[in-house]
This record gives sequence, structure tokens and C-alpha cells, in this order.
Amino acid sequence: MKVSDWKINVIQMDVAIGDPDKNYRQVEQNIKLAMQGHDAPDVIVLPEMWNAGYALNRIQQLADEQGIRTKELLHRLSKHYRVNIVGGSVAVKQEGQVQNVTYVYNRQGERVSEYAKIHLFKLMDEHLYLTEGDMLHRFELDGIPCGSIICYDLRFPELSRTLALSGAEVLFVPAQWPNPRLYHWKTLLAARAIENQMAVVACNRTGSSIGDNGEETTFFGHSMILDPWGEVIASAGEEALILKGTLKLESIPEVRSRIPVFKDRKPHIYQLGVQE
Ligand SMILES: NC(=O)CCC(=O)C(=O)O
Repeated sequence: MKVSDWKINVIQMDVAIGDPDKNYRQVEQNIKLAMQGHDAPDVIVLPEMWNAGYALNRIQQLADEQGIRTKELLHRLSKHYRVNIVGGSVAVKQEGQVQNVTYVYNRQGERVSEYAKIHLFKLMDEHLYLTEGDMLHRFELDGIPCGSIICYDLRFPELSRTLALSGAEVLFVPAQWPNPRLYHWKTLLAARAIENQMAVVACNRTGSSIGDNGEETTFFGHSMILDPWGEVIASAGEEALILKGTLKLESIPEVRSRIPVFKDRKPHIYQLGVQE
């Protein structure tokens, strides 16, 4: 099935630090809420590290062992509601190592993607507690080629370009991107959309957390849905809500033919490096 209008719901929620039970409950409630009424979405998107938050000192105990709890929840809800779910990301423990992992489920309840964050964010000590991923993944939802990255990965244009070159037309970006870097968040999201001529769907958490070091970090929300021209289709403020927007998928080939960026690339020159 290939669709033309894709209804997206972005769950911009607070995350209770170090309290997975509360977070699994509120994710389930939010997904149920999104599916109520006549305007049900095609895709639901969650934020980064929503199961445990950045309780990194305790992450070995709090992380989802083999991702079992998260996979069960996302499988059950995507199948029951026949909705695609880009499951934000969760802390997952496998063979003693914890990674920041995105699971994606299609409407049939099948897991179609698993991606571990590649660039760990040193300002939030991720590199001290987590193990980085080493592989990008392209997947399809409703016949639409998609890719996902996580938060700090957004600063590395190589990832979204690699995904776009592999055919991805929609990029999902779950995040816990804090103050005071709102300008970077908005600008980088628009840049990734414009340079890759792809739609970008970004889900940032809201609220605040007191970390293990006793410091409070506040998150500004501002989840966004952008079209492949970089225009904002929908944008949230700082409060918890479900951001709704519709992607017109036919605009992707239209934008790509208007300015043929991909045809105009010169990879043989990029590979030569820089002459000094
Ligand atoms: N959770 C993250 O990766 C945060 C990234 C961030 O805040 C940034 O400025 O980059």
C-alpha cells in the first residue's frame, strides 16, 4: 500500500526520570488517546529514552532487558490499532551493554526497524554509560521508504544524507534536546529537510528532570513536522501534547525534480578529499 496523505501524530510528552513503570503507562495512554476519534493517525512517533530518561547512574538496572517490555507494548498497540509506530527510543540492555535504541512497528504489528544511536552525547554523559550503535537502517511503512536517527545524530549530516541516498523519503528524529539550544534544533531540522529534500518528523520531550548529579535539565518540546522544502507543517510549543500534521508525500518527488540536488551531486570529487 502506498499512500499520498500521511497523518502523523507526534507524542510530545514529559518523561519521568528513573520510573519506567510510569513511562510505559503514559506511553500506552497517549497512544490510546491518539487513536480515539475519527481522525486516527497513520504514524505515531515517540520521544528519545522515554522508558528511563537520563537516569544514567542506574541505567544498568533500569534498561529494558533485551527490549522485551518495549517490543511487547509496541507490537501489541501497533497491531491492535493497525497503526505504524516509530517507538522513539528506549534504553535497552543486551549482554551487559546498554544502548539507546529505536524500534519501529508497522500496522501489522511487525518490527521493521531497530536502530541504536550512533553519536553519543558527551554533554549528557551518554558515552560513559551507553554503547554506541554502528549501523543505519532504512525501512518501509505503508510502502514509504523511511529512516530514523536519534537526537544528537542530527548534528551529523552524513547520516541523513546516507539514508536519503539509500532512498529514504521521510526522516524520523526522536529526541531529548534540552535548553538552551532551541535555535540549533529548529535550524538543523530544517537543514536536514532542505538538503536531503526529505520530510522530517521530530519528537522532542517536554518537562524537566533532575539528573543523578542533582542538576535540573529543562526540555523545550518544539516537536516539528517539516515538508521536503523545509517548511514547517506543524510545530508544538513547550507543553505536553499530541502534535498532528499531514505529510503530502507527492511533494517529495516534486521537490526533487524542481531542484535536482541528487542528480547534481559530484561524489567522485567528494571522494578525492581536499588538496593542500
Ligand atoms: N539527547 C541528546 O542527544 C541531546 C543532543 C543535544 O542536546 C544537542 O545539542 O545536540
